[in-house]
Parts: sequence; structure tokens; C-alpha cells
Amino acid sequence: MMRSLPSGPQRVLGSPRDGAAYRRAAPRPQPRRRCAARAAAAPPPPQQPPQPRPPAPQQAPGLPFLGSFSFFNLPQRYALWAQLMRERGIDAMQIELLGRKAYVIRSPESVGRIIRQTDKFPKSKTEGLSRLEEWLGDGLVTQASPELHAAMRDVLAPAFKAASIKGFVPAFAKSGEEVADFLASLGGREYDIEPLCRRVTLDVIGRTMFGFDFGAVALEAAAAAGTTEGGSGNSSSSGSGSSSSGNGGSSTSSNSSSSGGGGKVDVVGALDGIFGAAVVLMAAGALPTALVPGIQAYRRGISTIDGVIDSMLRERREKGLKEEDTDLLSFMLRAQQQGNALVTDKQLRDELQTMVLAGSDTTAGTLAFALHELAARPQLLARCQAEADAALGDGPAGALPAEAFQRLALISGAANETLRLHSAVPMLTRVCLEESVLGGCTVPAGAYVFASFHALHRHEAHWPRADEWLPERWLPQNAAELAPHADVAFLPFSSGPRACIGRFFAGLELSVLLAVLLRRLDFFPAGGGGGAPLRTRQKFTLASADGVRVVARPRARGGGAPAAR
Ligand code: HEM
Repeated sequence: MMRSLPSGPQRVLGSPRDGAAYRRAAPRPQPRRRCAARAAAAPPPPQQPPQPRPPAPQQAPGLPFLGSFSFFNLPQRYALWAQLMRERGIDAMQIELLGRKAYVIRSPESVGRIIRQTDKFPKSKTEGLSRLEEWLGDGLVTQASPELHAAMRDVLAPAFKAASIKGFVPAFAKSGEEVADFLASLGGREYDIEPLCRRVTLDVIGRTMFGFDFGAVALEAAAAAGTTEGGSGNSSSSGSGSSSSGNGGSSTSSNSSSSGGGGKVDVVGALDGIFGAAVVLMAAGALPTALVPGIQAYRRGISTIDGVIDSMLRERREKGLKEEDTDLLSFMLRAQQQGNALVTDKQLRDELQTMVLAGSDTTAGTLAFALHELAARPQLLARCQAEADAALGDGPAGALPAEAFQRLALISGAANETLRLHSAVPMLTRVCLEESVLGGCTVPAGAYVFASFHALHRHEAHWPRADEWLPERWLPQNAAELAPHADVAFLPFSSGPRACIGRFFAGLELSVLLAVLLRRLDFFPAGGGGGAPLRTRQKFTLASADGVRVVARPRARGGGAPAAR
């Protein structure tokens, strides 16, 4: 669950009736149904799960995995599997994958076991993420050795402690103000905010984790103003933006100087080059790397980001470490200087590539989707804005303490609800090493298991009105009803030894960015009316299929005047 920082205070905001609608529909006790046979008599022996009805869409003869699994339409698959399990009242179903049995699992207990029992359900050494060796090397996400993983996680952990994260709040806030400046400058023009969200979360990672300014939002602002190439290609004729750099607690060096020629390196563009081939590499285990579509762009993207990382490391070493530096790069360089043999230059590079990936698009999608949902609900948007006004006041957001952003019950509910229904990582793949009963059904040794957060987060036994986006369900007055379910059936950051190391960072970052944007701007769905429903695709993490187009206009109230920053 996206919780506030461990030491953070919580204050109940919003009107007392905020939670009423949710409570009226609160969970009726439901019989736990797992697989079909289980519903009939208890306790039944484990059953072989039923195979799904063959789905209507595409088949690609000759490429069984590509065809039957259709990773190009993964969100469609997630939805189909969740729907089938719900209709049949089962918690596990079998699908075919490269001639091997694979199982989609949605019961909280079994999903929890799959992701926490890393000795029984490890990440595969030869499939999935591990095929991204060239890109992520042995960084935290892809490291297969439990011992090396644990040792490296210890090195990185101090940067993710509550005290460090609280120190990043000014950088979160300043980055949010830059985005607000840019959107305000568009004069109410319709705009796809998804690429912009990717840029701001990359800037945040640079400023807080590396003491480095990627200048990614500034690049989009300059592209929109027609002064440089790059940016998202969003069409708009104006927009000055701001290139001021926040600072996450250490001196910030800049992407523009590192690129040599004075121009900024477009890391978001490089990531886009990587993603196409990365998804195929991960999904199509049998396909030789040379045949993967987009492999050249993949390699170019990796080498572009490697170049930025090289200059970042060089500059930081030249400047030297300061005792007060609390960013991730400082902790790694300090460990290296102190003779930690694990922190080689290669390991440094792998971890930095990993953080650029893991820390930016995940949070960006959540931010963009939350704004999309809010734009379609003017009354809820107004209540979130009132909450931001009350918590932040009129002063510069960058000067506020972290605690101010932990009083945002409805805004953090909006973030949680987005993580529930539009999880950046909708599913995790693991290998089942020994025969196990999962979701009430027997899974043989050697099978893939898919821990489906998509299905778990919509499980009818845990989520009343499961398909509706209802931030109110997270309000403190609903905690007694929510907690027993959310504690087990809400896992957007995974759990256990491989849980997201950045979960508290992401939680606070989302609250700050949303509050800063909502204090400054009104959001409306593109095209008027209630806006189009969100359609998603798997672009490494979950992304929109058509962009997240909204209209943003400065609020009449004008909280947080730009000049005050
Ligand atoms: C909304 C935002 C985020 C979501 C939904 C999210 C989700 C996840 C999930 C599900 C995993 C487990 C992946 C697996 O087991 O293969 C994970 C791992 C990870 N995440 Fe996040 N994440 C988010 C933000 C962040 C941020 C901001 C950072 C860094 C600043 C980060 C860094 C990592 C790292 C390094 C791992 C690997 C952890 C390990 O294996 O020890 N994530 N994340």
C-alpha cells in the first residue's frame, strides 16, 4: 500500500460525508471462492485450474508465444484473465506459454507467497527481465543472486530512508512548479501530459538520486517553444517553461554540460528507443536477439544513457563527495571509496541505468493517469484542490516541510486508487520451483506463475465497486473497513525482499507533484464532456495507448504564485 512515510502524521481532511458512498457499498462478507471445484465443498483437494475460453484476438502462426500471448495487447489480456476468474469465481487459471504451462494467480494469499518466497518462486535467470542484461546489467531489478541482491540493496537503502526522502521534498515541489509553469503557458491548449509526466519524474530522479539535472522538462518546454529539437513532439505553439534546477540535497550538475556540445541529451527519447525491443526481448524468450524488432534503437538508447551516466560520474568525482550529501550516487561512491568490492564501476553504471528506468516511468504513468481521472470528475478535482490549498497555503511549495504533504488524504487516495486500477506493473512473472498449490490449484514444478496485481486489485471479495475509481475509499474514516482488505489485496509495489525500494519515495513524490499541480491549475478532459476512458498498453511499464490529453488552465485562485518560488 502507498503509505505515508513511517513517521508522518495523518490528519483527516475532506467533509465527513466523503466516505459515505464508499461505506454504503462496503464489502459484504463473501464466501471465499477459489477455483470452481472449491466453491462446492470444503475442503476440497487441489484442482487443476480450468483453461480459459480461447480469446477471440490474434494468432501468429509460427511464433506461438508472440501469437497466443500477444504482448502487444497485454492490458487486454490482463483484463480478460481477471474477468474470466471473476466470472468463474476462481483464483487461478492456466494458459500456454512456449509450450510450457503458465498460471495466472489472483488470490491475495498466493500472490503474497509468490512474491515473498523468493527461494521457491525466483525471478527466472533466462527469461523475462534477465534478458535485459545489456541494458540493466546486474542492477537491483535484474540481479538473480539473492546474496548479491541483498548486499547491494543494503548499500542503496540509506537513500530511501524516511529522513533522506523528506529532504527531497523541495526538489519534488520545484520540479512540480516547473511543470505547472509550462502547462500554464500553453494558454488552455489541449496537451498530452504523459510525456511531460515522464520528463518531470526523470528530472526528480536526477535531482534527488544523482545530484544531476537532466533538464528533461526544460527540453520539452524548449521544443514546444520551437527553440530546440527533442521533447515529446506535442503540438503547441507557445510555452517558455523554466529551466531552474531543484536540488535534492547535493550540488547539482547539469546534463547540458555533460553532452559536450551544449545541447541537452534527451534521455526520455533514448528510453523510448530502448522500450520497443525490451518488451519483445522480455516476452519472446525464444527469439534470437538479432531478430528482435528495434534492436538497433535499443542499443543506441542504452549507449546514449551510458554516455550521460559516464559524464555524471566524472563530474561528481571531480567535485568530490560532501558529508551532507544524501543522494543515492553519494552513498554508492562513498561505499566504493571505503573499499566495498561489490561497488565496481560496472555495478555503479548498472544501478544508475536501473534507477533511470525504475524511478521514472512508473511514477510518471501514475501521475498522468491520476490527472486524467481527476480531470473527468470536476467535483472531486475541486475537493482535491481545496485540500491542496489548505495544506500548502499560498507560500512557495519548495519551502514547505514534508509533513505538509502528508496531510493530503484525498490526494493520496487519488494516487492509491490510480495505483490500484492502473498499476504501473500489472503483473510479475516468477518460476515455480516445486509443485505448489496456488489459488486453490496445483501448479507443477517448472511452470511460470504470473502474480496478477491487475486481477488482485479488482478482486470482488476485497474491493466493493471494484472497477470504479473511488479515491474516497482510502479516506481515514474508511480505514477500519478498508485495511483488512488493502493490507493483503493492494500490492502495486510488490512485497518481500524484491519489493520496490522506491515505494515511499514514489508515494511522497506523487502527493507533492499532484498537490503542487492542483494548487496552480484546473484540469479538463480533452474534447470536453466527461473525457474518453483511459486505454492502456504495455510500454515496458503500463502506459496510455492514445496519450493522456487534457486542457490545463491556471486557477483563478492562483495559489503558489510563480514569482514566490
Ligand atoms: C508508482 C511508482 C512505482 C511503482 C508502481 C513501482 C513498482 C515496483 C514493483 C512492482 C517492483 C517489483 C519488480 C519485480 O519484482 O520485478 C519494483 C521494484 C523496484 N523499484 Fe519500483 N515502483 C515505483 C517507483 C519507483 C521509484 C520512484 C524508484 C526509485 C527511485 C523505484 C525503484 C525500484 C527498484 C530499484 C526496484 C527493484 C527492487 C529490488 O529488486 O530489490 N521504483 N517497483
